[in-house]
Amino acid sequence: MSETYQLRDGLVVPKVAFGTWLVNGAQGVNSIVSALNVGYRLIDSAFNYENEGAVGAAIRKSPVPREDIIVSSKLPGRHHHYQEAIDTIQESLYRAGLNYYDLYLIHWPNPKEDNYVEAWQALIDAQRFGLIHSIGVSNFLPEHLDRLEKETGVMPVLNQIELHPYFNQEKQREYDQAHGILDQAWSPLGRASNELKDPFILKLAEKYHKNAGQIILRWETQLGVLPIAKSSHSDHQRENLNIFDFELTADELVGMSKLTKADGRLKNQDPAVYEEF
Ligand SMILES: NC(=O)C1=CN([C@@H]2O[C@H](COP(=O)(O)OP(=O)(O)OC[C@H]3O[C@@H](n4cnc5c(N)ncnc54)[C@H](OP(=O)(O)O)[C@@H]3O)[C@@H](O)[C@H]2O)C=CC1
Ligand SMILES: O=C(O)C(=O)[C@@H](O)[C@H](O)C(=O)CO
Repeated sequence: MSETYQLRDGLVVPKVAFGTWLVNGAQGVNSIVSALNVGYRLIDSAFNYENEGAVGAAIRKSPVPREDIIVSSKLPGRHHHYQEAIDTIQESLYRAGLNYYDLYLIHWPNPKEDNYVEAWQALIDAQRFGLIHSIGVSNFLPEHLDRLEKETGVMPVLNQIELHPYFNQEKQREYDQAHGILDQAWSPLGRASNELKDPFILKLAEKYHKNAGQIILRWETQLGVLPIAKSSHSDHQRENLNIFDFELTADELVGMSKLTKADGRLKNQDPAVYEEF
């Protein structure tokens, strides 16, 4: 493993993870095997990605030992009721052919449904049963996290949130860091949109002899965030790990932070109102 973070519960995770949204079937297995071969040791998945089976198949196909890989998945919004959540975690394991997940997250809080505290209790118990080692959430705002703490006494160790240069999540990061919660960045490359062509980022890329994606991922790790980068191509997969031989200056970090926009979300998925099942 290259550079790592340590979660509040002791789990050691790499500073860059591999994303698998839309990574499915045999092609998906090949992409994940390639990612493991080039050095990724944290694979992000979700029940809703319909690829936990592909993740399990890739792990069995790769020469990397299972215990060296952090395997992560997520509970969908339609299964937040306690027993359904437990059944779903078990189904996630059956699909992957694994005995345990290293990390398991609630995918979205779905506040209008308001069953996420029940789902969280299921994750706490599944951890006690040994089905999952570390428990976290995704897309949780401070108000949702406060309720978890108040009603269960247990705070997540990790929060996976939308984060990229045009949406830097300064306030959420402040809250999470103050509560010992590690932020993972989803769509850390802005899904290869305009952010890879931003003139300020391209200027830094030229200075450091890196590409725009590498500048973005380095900025995220210097913020103390763990980006989950997805790529189907082994050259991009390699580039996205090769970010630890340079460091952005304090002024450059400030410049990166100034790129954020009020409407910077990719698809307007505000967890205060957006729900996903
Ligand atoms: N919790 C949640 O609600 C969410 C979680 N996620 C997770 O986050 C992961 C990452 O987010 P995702 O939306 O996939 O987007 P990313 O920001 O990771 O961008 C992926 C895109 O970037 C391209 N790309 C990757 N590396 C490079 C590179 N070095 N140079 C140029 N282009 C590159 C990829 O193309 P190519 O394949 O050609 O390299 C792909 O089109 C997901 O896969 C998923 O695991 C995502 C959304 C929501
Ligand atoms: O990919 C995920 O994990 C999601 O939660 C999706 O909602 C993703 O954000 C998306 O944009 C689907 O259209």
